[in-house]
Amino acid sequence: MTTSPQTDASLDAGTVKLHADRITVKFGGLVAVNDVSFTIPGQSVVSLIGPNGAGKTTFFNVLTGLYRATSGRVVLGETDITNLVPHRIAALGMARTFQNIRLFGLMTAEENVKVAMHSKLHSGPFHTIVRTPRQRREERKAQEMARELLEFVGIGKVANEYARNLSYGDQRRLEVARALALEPSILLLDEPTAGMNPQESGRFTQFVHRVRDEKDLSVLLIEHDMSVVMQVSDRITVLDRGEKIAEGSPDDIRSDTRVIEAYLGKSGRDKTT
Ligand SMILES: Nc1ncnc2c1ncn2[C@@H]1O[C@H](COP(=O)(O)OP(=O)(O)OP(=O)(O)O)[C@@H](O)[C@H]1O
Repeated sequence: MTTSPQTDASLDAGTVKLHADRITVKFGGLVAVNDVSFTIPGQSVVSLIGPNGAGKTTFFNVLTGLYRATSGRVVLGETDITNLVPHRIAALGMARTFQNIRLFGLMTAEENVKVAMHSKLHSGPFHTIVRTPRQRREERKAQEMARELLEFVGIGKVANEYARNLSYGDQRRLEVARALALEPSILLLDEPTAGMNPQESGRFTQFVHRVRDEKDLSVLLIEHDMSVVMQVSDRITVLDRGEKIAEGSPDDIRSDTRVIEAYLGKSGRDKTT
């Protein structure tokens, strides 16, 4: 297992998991995303960065079906998901976490994961009400899987704690466990280190690499912390005022004049190191 970012060569060799083609999003007269194309290769960590208002969240919301693109197309694997609703897209293998943690505070960590698994279970209402052997089997399996996922994200010990009583870092991990319960091929993380201290952010970087490698999936991040972005990413896409201004490895982005000028600014040079 490796926890270091992959090389560009291995990215090129991987299959493309998601392809967004010429996405434009307009809100009235405002062009929030302007003709942006983008791919997510298999088993990779891709970050979307840019200054406030650059269009990152809008683009992210188009990928997950929360917003409709004014024009353009999104293909997940082989399926055109451009006009699908979020839960259909999630079922097809794209799971996400939110900028503001969205857990059920008065459910235990384990219950939070089991709720997410619900869409993967097959028992209908009849089996649930009558509690048939099939339903009991599924419930046992869900419990086992939930435990495994909580162990995987490193919070197995707090499986029976109410979500609202968990530390901030553990709540973030629980959100990831819940997203992984959907067995996604792509995991989207919206500002996952917001509110974390530098130690927690450092551990999070290693954790994201472990998720990529051990769950064999791709991760798309919106992240403001440049040191996290530079360490965690195999590839970075930079948006500015709705347009893609650069794309490449962390080293490419660090030295890209347009990025330095348009996004990082003079003081930003320090932030990328
Ligand atoms: N629902 C909406 N209705 C109208 N305008 C919107 C809407 N969502 C976003 N915008 C506008 O679109 C532009 C892009 O916003 P967006 O939130 O996508 O940027 P961002 O890069 O995610 O910014 P931040 O880093 O501050 O979250 C902004 O000018 C914003 O005001």
